[in-house]
Amino acid sequence: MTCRRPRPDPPGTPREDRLTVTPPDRLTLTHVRKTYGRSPVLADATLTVPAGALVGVTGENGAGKSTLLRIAVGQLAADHGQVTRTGKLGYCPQQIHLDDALTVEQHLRLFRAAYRLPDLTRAEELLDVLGYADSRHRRPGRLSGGTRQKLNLTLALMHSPDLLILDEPHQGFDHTTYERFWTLTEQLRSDGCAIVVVSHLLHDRARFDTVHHLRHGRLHVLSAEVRA
Ligand SMILES: Nc1ncnc2c1ncn2[C@@H]1O[C@H](COP(=O)(O)OP(=O)(O)OP(=O)(O)O)[C@@H](O)[C@H]1O
Repeated sequence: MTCRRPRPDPPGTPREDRLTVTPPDRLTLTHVRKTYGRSPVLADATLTVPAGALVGVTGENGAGKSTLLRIAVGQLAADHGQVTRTGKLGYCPQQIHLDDALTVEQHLRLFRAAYRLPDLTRAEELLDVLGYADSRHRRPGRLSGGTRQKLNLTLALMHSPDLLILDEPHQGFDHTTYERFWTLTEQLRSDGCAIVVVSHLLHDRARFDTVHHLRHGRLHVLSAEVRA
């Protein structure tokens, strides 16, 4: 794992020698606006995600969550505002883009080359953790929706990103896989990865450090009472 949470001062460090460790921001969106044709979607969206933070984004269907994430990863240009990212990016889009000419293993090899990884050690671990190693020689068209989503997630995680952007990443997961997904996410967060997850699930809300509700093109932080 390459991303590490900045280390706090060791116990006993004299006050005058202490360093104040503030995690670096991995993602900032500032006053972002986006309109499709004449339909405004994002009016003034601002979000900061530091290293080691797990941030949730909610909102009704069509509120603009995927648009926000696509702008965050650089897939779509904002009409106005600023986006900054630091570190290696992992992105799991809502729409799964897989090539049916390739098997699961061939997808991993292709992404290994794209990410310039020395080997597939991490990808193999993810295959095991997500419980689909027996599908490695199958093509996406022959996989269940949940297993396709496991591959989608593996491709976003296999290079140990510093910033992870996940658009409804647990769609179609059975309960065991859903719990494994959250264990994996917790491990990544404790290693200092900054993570943004779009989720509609009310029971996910307690898992996040902060939850931002996208409404009328703006992000509103949900209070602890609303999240409980
Ligand atoms: N490429 C596009 N061209 C025109 N309109 C678009 C485009 N992409 C999205 N929209 C519209 O922008 C609005 C926001 O879409 P978006 O997919 O960002 O919402 P969402 O919050 O992710 O929705 P959902 O919860 O259903 O996934 C919707 O009204 C959608 O129809």
